[in-house]
Parts: sequence; structure tokens; C-alpha cells
Amino acid sequence: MNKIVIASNNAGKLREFHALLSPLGYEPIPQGALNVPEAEEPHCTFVENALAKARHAARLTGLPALADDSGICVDALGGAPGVHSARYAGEPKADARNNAKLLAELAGQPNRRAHYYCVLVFVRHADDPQPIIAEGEWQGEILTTAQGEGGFGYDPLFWVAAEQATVAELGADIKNSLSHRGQALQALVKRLQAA
Ligand SMILES: O=c1nc[nH]c2c1ncn2[C@H]1C[C@H](O)[C@@H](COP(=O)(O)OP(=O)(O)OP(=O)(O)O)O1
Ligand SMILES: [Mg+2]
Repeated sequence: MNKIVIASNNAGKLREFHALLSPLGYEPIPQGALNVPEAEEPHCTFVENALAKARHAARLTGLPALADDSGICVDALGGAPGVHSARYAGEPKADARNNAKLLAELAGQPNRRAHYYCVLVFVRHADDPQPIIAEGEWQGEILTTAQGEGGFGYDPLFWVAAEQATVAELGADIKNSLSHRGQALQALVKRLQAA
């Protein structure tokens, strides 16, 4: 088995990585299981934050590491909350408060277009000079009320027209086949398997 530390403490992401990587012969290990504390995410781009998280986990575990930095970017808000999605409503990060703030910011706004973005960074070791980087994007719209119980984060507000459902109403397998994270991971795995 190819052990990979997943440099995340987000239970929703960890579930998705497990579902996507395990059938491909990888053994994803959440960084928390190896006592890796949360990394700082001080940067203004997703890719820099993902690289920081991946190097941090690889340094502390001595294992290859995969990090995800992701967020939701709303057109009418000039791309916000973007890299600040996790802490949009301040500390401590909380999905319910973030969703409430997003609805408040968009009150009366007819333009509901948004996209999820995900960048994945894989490092073979902490100082890897050639990280493998892959991205994914998923277009949708922000509803005016939450719908559905699945997924995590902003999923109950994120409407996918092609499915006539919010992401929180999609099954996990369908989400993984369409999502920003699923797309990025498919691209990343191709690169890993070619390496
Ligand atoms: O598929 C998704 N469905 C719903 N919401 C999502 C998704 N993907 C990212 N998001 C939101 C959640 C969080 O508010 C932010 C990620 O922030 P981000 O810093 O990358 O993750 P995090 O702090 O939750 O965990 P960690 O840094 O340990 O991986 O974007
Ligand atoms: Mg984070």
C-alpha cells in the first residue's frame, strides 16, 4: 500500500479523499492520526496555502503528503470569500456561521453565480522541489435558503443546475465524480501513476 498523509483536519474532505484514493491502492492517513497539528495558512493564494500544508505534514511525519486548499468564490462578491472561505465568519471556523454570513452578504443580490475551486499539492517529502499540483473548478449558484443534509461546508447552499440539486442533496459518489476536488484528484492521480 502507498501510504499518503492527508494534510487536512476537515472531516468532510477526509471522507472524500478516503472514498477516492482507497480503491486506487493508496492508504490515506489523516494527519490528525499522526498527531500533526493544523498548519498555518497565511498566504493569499490557494496554491501557496496548499503547499504550506503539504510540506508541514510531510516534515512532521516523514511520509509523502497530500494537501487540499479550497474555497467558494462568488462573482457578485468579487470572488470572496475565496481563500478565506473557512474563516469567512471569523474564528473558530464554523460552517453554519459561514453559510449565514454568505446569505446575508448576498441578500437582495440577483447575481448568484459562484464556483468552488480546489488545488491539491502532493509532495514526496518536505523539501520536494517538484511538487505535483492539480486543480479543479465547479460552477454553481448560491440559493437563498439551505437544502440537503449531505456534504459539508457550503454544500447546502450550492446549486448545481445540471443535477437540479444542491451538493448537499447529491450522493457522495456523484459529488466526487463532479466536484472541484474530484476533478483535481483525478488529474493528480494520473500524474502520480505516470511518475
Ligand atoms: O466540497 C466542498 N463543499 C463545501 N464547502 C467546501 C468544499 N470544498 C471547500 N469548501 C469550503 C469549506 C471551507 O470553508 C473552505 C476550505 O478551507 P480550507 O482551509 O481549504 O480547509 P479547512 O480549513 O476546512 O481544512 P484543512 O485546511 O485542514 O484542509 O472551503
Ligand atoms: Mg484550512
